[in-house]
Amino acid sequence: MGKTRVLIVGTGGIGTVSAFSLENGGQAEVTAVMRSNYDAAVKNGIDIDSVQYGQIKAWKPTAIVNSVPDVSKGDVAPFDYILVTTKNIPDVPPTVADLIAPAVTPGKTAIVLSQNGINIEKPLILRFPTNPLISSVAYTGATETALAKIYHDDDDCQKIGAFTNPQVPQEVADEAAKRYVEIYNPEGKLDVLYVPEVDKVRWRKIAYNGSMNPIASILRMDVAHMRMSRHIIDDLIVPIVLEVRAIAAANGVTLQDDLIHAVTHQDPTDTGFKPSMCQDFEKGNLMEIENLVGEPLREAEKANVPAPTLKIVYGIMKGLQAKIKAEKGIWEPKFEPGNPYE
Ligand SMILES: NC(=O)C1=CN([C@@H]2O[C@H](COP(=O)(O)OP(=O)(O)OC[C@H]3O[C@@H](n4cnc5c(N)ncnc54)[C@H](OP(=O)(O)O)[C@@H]3O)[C@@H](O)[C@H]2O)C=CC1
Ligand SMILES: CC(C)(CO)C(=O)C(=O)O
Repeated sequence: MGKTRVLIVGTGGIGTVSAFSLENGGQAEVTAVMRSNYDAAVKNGIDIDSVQYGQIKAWKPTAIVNSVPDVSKGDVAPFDYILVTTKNIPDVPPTVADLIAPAVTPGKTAIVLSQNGINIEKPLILRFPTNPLISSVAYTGATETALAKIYHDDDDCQKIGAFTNPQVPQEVADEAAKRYVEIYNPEGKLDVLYVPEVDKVRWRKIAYNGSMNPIASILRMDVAHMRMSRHIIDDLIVPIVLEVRAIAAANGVTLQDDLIHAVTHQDPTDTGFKPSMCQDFEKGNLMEIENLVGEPLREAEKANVPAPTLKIVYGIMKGLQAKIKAEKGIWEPKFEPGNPYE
């Protein structure tokens, strides 16, 4: 049997650690799509300073490419899996669906979304109705500190299971998710596990990412400092966690009683850890606000669940994102037709 063909789209922090873990397992051959780090990786390879794998120097996956391969042309073999590890920013093109479309073989390629947020699978269900969709909820810590230089500071940890894609039989999707875990973690040494109830895990994680990520970004503060202020935790973080818990309940997902403690005590207090959204904000990058804050809020509104804190935080995040878009020249600050505040 040949190796399983995996295309990784978005080879930054999480994508690089996944590329390395997959190739290290010996059962996958990875084609990594790289963008700003492409030249550096092709010339000098990728350096990974890893808490788990040690100092990896000048590493290269099986193939490095600078655009998503078009499998319809027939000169590239189809991919068994596409792992998406871009930041998910649907408010700025290309969307994930548009980005990966050339490499998706209908009815064959399983698409693994290793991205934060809820409802990230929704646009892909519409676009790829015959492909298994897989949810990877990642707790891995990894950052690209310079081009093709990765700092991997928390062990690779993922909970993986199938999303529901109505036209794909659930057993086919489940099997694709189990097989992905097998090739990723063939010796069972990694904390990368198949979890049938992965939707619950994703909701639980959004309690952290929907609260800590935007509040740290607004305050430009690390989590330890936030925890030193009871106002920040009691008046901002805990209300959002409770709102997310109620929204999850309205979606049929019960989150355990330890949720508040888990969110408020997740990170060590001696490292100055800042959630990924805050790191993006400080770098002047666009932020993943729609699936981390916007979608929980929209689910609240659909289910008539009060979510006043999320609503205020979403408004502030939209304002911050608009400023970043203006700075990048992708949003022209002008009154749209129909704006009543002109
Ligand atoms: N980092 C972490 O520790 C954790 C991250 N996550 C989640 O994992 C996902 C990935 O995060 P992370 O690894 O930090 O992100 P990074 O910003 O480190 O990496 C994203 C990569 O995707 C590339 N990319 C983005 N858009 C495109 C495009 N259109 N075409 C080609 N390449 C593209 C970026 O290229 P370029 O640099 O050129 O923009 C970059 O290399 C996110 O959803 C995040 O929330 C979850 C848990 C922990
Ligand atoms: C907290 C972390 C690193 C996952 O555990 C994360 O999801 C983020 O920073 O967005």
